[in-house]
Amino acid sequence: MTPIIQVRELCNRFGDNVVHLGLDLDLRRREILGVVGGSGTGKSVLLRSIVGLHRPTYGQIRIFGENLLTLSPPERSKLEQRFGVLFQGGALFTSLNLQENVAIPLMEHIGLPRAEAEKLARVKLALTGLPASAARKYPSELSGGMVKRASLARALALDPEILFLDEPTAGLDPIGAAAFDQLLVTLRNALGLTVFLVTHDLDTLYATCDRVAVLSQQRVIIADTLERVAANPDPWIQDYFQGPRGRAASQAADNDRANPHGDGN
Ligand SMILES: Nc1ncnc2c1ncn2[C@@H]1O[C@H](COP(=O)(O)OP(=O)(O)OP(=O)(O)O)[C@@H](O)[C@H]1O
Repeated sequence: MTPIIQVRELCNRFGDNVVHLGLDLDLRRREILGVVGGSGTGKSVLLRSIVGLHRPTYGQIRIFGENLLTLSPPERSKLEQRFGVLFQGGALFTSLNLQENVAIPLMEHIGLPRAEAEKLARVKLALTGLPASAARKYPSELSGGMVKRASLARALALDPEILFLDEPTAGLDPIGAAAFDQLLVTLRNALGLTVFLVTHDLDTLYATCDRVAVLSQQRVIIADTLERVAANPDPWIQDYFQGPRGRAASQAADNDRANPHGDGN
């Protein structure tokens, strides 16, 4: 099956800083792909290149078979409606309540009148597990986990086929992070989403990802199942997956598989 996203020979350079050089990556339909790598290896730049917020120095990026870098502005805007992005920090407008925040893309991109857009926004907020009472609250009145859910609702506003997430569980407590991981898997299964997930969170990788891509040495050194990636002899991979946190996350995932309902039996 043709990958939904194909990145080929990507190069990104900022002055003397070569972040990507000959980077290749595929994203397959309906998978959750985790993207990991040391700090500064270019995970966010890769995400920004794919969603069109950063113009690469060189390379090809195909999304749904279309070459992102050669599309006209109207074609590109149409394509952009087929993916949703959740940035680090959520990036909600603090002066708008949640339903107004989620209604914005519905009014701007598909021209829904405000009342209709806010009604649909409330459905999207409910989809991410927020109570109806949250719709009229402002971001400052909510916990970090609720803000993440609201940001996810906004990313889902236009019924995207691909969801891009940059560190979605950063700043959440472990229980909030685990609930968010669960929500992500549920939404992927229910909506058939394809997910590109940049994360440092090993628990999230084990709980959600079908495949993991590792950025190192300016490219993707491996993109495969967690088991195969964790067994790769690369020193950074070994430090990351076989260090104390990696082993704890792997053990927790094994326990979850053995006892999926966590009822202690
Ligand atoms: N607009 C920019 N101008 C100059 N350099 C940039 C720009 N954006 C990113 N960089 C550089 O590109 C490199 C990769 O940055 P990026 O934010 O993608 O890393 P990352 O892997 O996401 O890191 P982290 O895990 O710490 O978030 C860094 O060295 C960063 O300083």
